[in-house]
Amino acid sequence: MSLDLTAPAPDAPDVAEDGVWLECIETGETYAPFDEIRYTSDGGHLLEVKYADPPALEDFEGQGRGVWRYRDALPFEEGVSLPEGDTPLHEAPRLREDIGVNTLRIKHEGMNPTGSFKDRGMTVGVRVAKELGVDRLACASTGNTSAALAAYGARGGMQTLVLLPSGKVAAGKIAQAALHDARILEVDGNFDSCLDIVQDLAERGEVYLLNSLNPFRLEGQKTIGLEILEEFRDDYGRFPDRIVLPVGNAGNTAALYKAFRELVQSGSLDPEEVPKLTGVQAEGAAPMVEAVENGWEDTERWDEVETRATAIRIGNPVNAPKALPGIRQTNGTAVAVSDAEITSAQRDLAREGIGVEPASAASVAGLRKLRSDGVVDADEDVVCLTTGHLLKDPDAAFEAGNEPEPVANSTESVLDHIGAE
Ligand SMILES: Cc1ncc(COP(=O)(O)O)c(C=O)c1O
Ligand SMILES: N[C@@H](CCOP(=O)(O)O)C(=O)O
Repeated sequence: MSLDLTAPAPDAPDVAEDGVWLECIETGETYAPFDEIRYTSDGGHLLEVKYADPPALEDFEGQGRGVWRYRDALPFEEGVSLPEGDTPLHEAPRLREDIGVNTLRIKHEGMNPTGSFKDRGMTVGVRVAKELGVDRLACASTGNTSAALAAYGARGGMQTLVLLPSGKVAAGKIAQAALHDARILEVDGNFDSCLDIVQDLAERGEVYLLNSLNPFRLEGQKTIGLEILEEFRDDYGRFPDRIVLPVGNAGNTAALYKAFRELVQSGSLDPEEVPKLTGVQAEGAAPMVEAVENGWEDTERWDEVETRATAIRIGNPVNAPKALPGIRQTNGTAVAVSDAEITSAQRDLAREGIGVEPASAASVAGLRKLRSDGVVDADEDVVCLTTGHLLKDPDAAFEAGNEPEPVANSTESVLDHIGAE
């Protein structure tokens, strides 16, 4: 099957353009990449972008920094860029010691131009939209996708329409979409029903859909995995044993797995060296965890979802059929954490100087839980992905952090207040 970790590089079909084509993950049917607008196969299954000759890790050397360093693994040489990628791989020594693993690095995707990993997908997705000649871009969003779409759409000179679950999107994200000139529709429903509507609009030809159902988005997000492997190998001379990441619509899990499969195809990564993909969800929105625990091939939709980590308040992860094989074939796992555990991990990261929004902290909360349950071993080298910046959700930061203390307007009062001698 095409999603096997050890599947060989495919031969280019007749429909390929410059060695690139779209392929159905279930049936292997192939489609020309840019002849028509297409998000799924004729049978309604997920599509992947395929390359006749995936590059090796060594091929990226000397190619600059950021997402477009990896242009040989992308459908274009350059995109609509702000620019994005090249995010820090922080050390977190106190957390590492406290959780008890050999190595802990934090890949902070909150340091992208709009403050989340979505920028990596949009630089490619908006470039494809230009190729297809569309003018109205749209997405459903728990916030970050809409912020990124609005910014990259503005950069590309295109109209943007975003559908948000009313009352469930953090303030910073709505502010971004508003200022970057998106038309914002607040829907009386959850993220999954917003996505249903955007899919309907896209099928009617009203908008070009730029959620992660769009296979080109995931090409950009694939570069997270490539950056982690390059940076980790440069620092330690080996690859990490495990990558722990928050899971919502499961796009990143699918994208990282695709990055690793392509490196295996190129011969630059041994299947044994592929990091274990380990997904973390909030207890109130954990259909992927349920599917992993039950050995299912797809998730069952959760109609009721709730968590303070609003970015991952998702009950119907559209990329599950791509992401579940990724978790299984890399010997990874998935775990659910409580909102209290997420908040505590957000504080832990902040005390290492790393400011993240709640969903991002789920990765660290999940690692802590899996380590204390003995699923993660003490000798493991682990990278946790933190997906969005602290300022995305100021309310959550206020709740998790210290209370401001009122004090009178004099040095004496301040000295008195802080208990100075
Ligand atoms: C901050 C943040 N973290 C994690 C996720 C989940 O990522 P994915 O949908 O790729 O699983 C999202 C959005 O879905 C997000 O906005
Ligand atoms: N957290 C996401 C949810 C949508 O995910 P997508 O990757 O499918 O666009 C958001 O920020 O909206």
